[in-house]
Amino acid sequence: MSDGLFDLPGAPAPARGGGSLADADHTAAPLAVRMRPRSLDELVGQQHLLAPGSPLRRLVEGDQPMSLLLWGPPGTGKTTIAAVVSHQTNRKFVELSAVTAGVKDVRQVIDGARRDLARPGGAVETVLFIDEVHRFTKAQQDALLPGVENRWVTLVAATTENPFFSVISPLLSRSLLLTLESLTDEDISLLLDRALVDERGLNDEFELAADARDHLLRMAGGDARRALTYLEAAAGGARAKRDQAVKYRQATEPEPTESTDSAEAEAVRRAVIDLVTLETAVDRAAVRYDRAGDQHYDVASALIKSIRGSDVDAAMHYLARMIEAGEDPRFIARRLVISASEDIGMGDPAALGVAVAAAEAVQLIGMPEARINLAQAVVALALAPKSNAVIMAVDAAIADVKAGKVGPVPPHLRDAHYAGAKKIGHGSSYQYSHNDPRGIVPQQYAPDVIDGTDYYNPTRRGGEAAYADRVAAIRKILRDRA
Ligand SMILES: Nc1ncnc2c1ncn2[C@@H]1O[C@H](COP(=O)(O)OP(=O)(O)OP(=O)(O)O)[C@@H](O)[C@H]1O
Repeated sequence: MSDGLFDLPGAPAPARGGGSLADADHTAAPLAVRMRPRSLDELVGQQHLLAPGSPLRRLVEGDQPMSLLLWGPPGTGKTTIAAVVSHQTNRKFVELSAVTAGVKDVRQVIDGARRDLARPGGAVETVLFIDEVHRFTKAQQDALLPGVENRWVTLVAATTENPFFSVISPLLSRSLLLTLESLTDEDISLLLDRALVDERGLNDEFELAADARDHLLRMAGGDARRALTYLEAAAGGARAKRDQAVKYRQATEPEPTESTDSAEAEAVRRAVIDLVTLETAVDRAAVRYDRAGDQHYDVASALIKSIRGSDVDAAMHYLARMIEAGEDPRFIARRLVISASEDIGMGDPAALGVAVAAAEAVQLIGMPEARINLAQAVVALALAPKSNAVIMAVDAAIADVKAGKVGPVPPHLRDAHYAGAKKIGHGSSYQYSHNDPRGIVPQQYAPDVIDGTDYYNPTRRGGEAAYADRVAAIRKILRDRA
């Protein structure tokens, strides 16, 4: 590993302990960082990426330099893979977080990497790791392209969001996309065992009770960093409890007997992490996580559920939490746009316009001002009449299509614009709606197999009541085909 890690002037500090394997040597580093795998063989799960001869192996073995795009849930090994690539190929590791870095930082790293390639003493190659690349704007992502195209850096970009929506296509097409999967309970359990005994970790000083382990696995939800952070917090709690107990015993029994002595020696050697200790410690650790934004899916879900529940105050609270946690405002806006159709829909069709406008305002204005646009959308959505009739309609129709209910398009609706179409009956008996004074003619539009099926079942809430009356009247005319 080179000495020059993070030595760029003004380079932003690595987030959450950073991806450098050198960090892992500090005993003060968090447990998750100390336990970071040093080679691909220490990686658990992700077996689909690790077969001999796989692109990732070839990259690490150094014979296939290429940029990587790693897509997967938090705490599944994206930073770890970047660090292993740099470590095993003796490349310098530079990390930028897309949350705090800008175009200037990207250019600075790329310029530094070019200089390093031309070092008189021998070229030093650079792995540039960009965490949360989806939070870069298009312009910021563009700034990465020259470095990638000219191979001045090996870019490893990580994202928790679908890169087909969040990463610019020139970057997508120039990188190898690897998808990481959530870790299973068995994977996480293995990592816990390793961390409990390993010298880099808890060095066999703790015992994890079975019920505490089960609870830990449930709370980790496939995120290794979360599991190890909670384990570390619980170990701290168990150590404090044990020390207190020893002190108390020493104070009340100044002359230890042989049996208390050996029991104490064992207790001192290995403190037990039980369920109560874990739960107390995790309450505190969870608050820290929240601030770091790692609970963002839970809080985002609570925001949407509060909007659905029309609790405008709770919704405002969760919005504030997301903003304070440094959540990407575009992520918040996208959630609001979905909610506008999923939960309000035809209850107030204008809600979709409000949400899309807020999303555009976020792009135009940026934070902190865009918080006001987001807040307006949250209020409008929370107070709007609620209907899920739209999502129910489309999902029911998709379920039928998937079940094979498709059937041919009725001949009178088929394309009549090409030569010979009329001859085979296409469009011949088609009736033009505008010729009817009602603007609607009794005519079949759906294929036979679903003709007469009501997919859209309006509620009578808010503006949808008028649509409910209208759809009933329309269906009556359409189906009166005597
Ligand atoms: N597949 C894995 N095998 C072994 N340890 C892992 C794995 N994934 C994560 N870890 C452990 O969890 C810690 C955090 O993982 P890492 O930083 O690689 O996650 P990440 O996918 O980059 O997460 P994020 O998206 O939150 O940045 C690592 O330091 C390591 O201790």
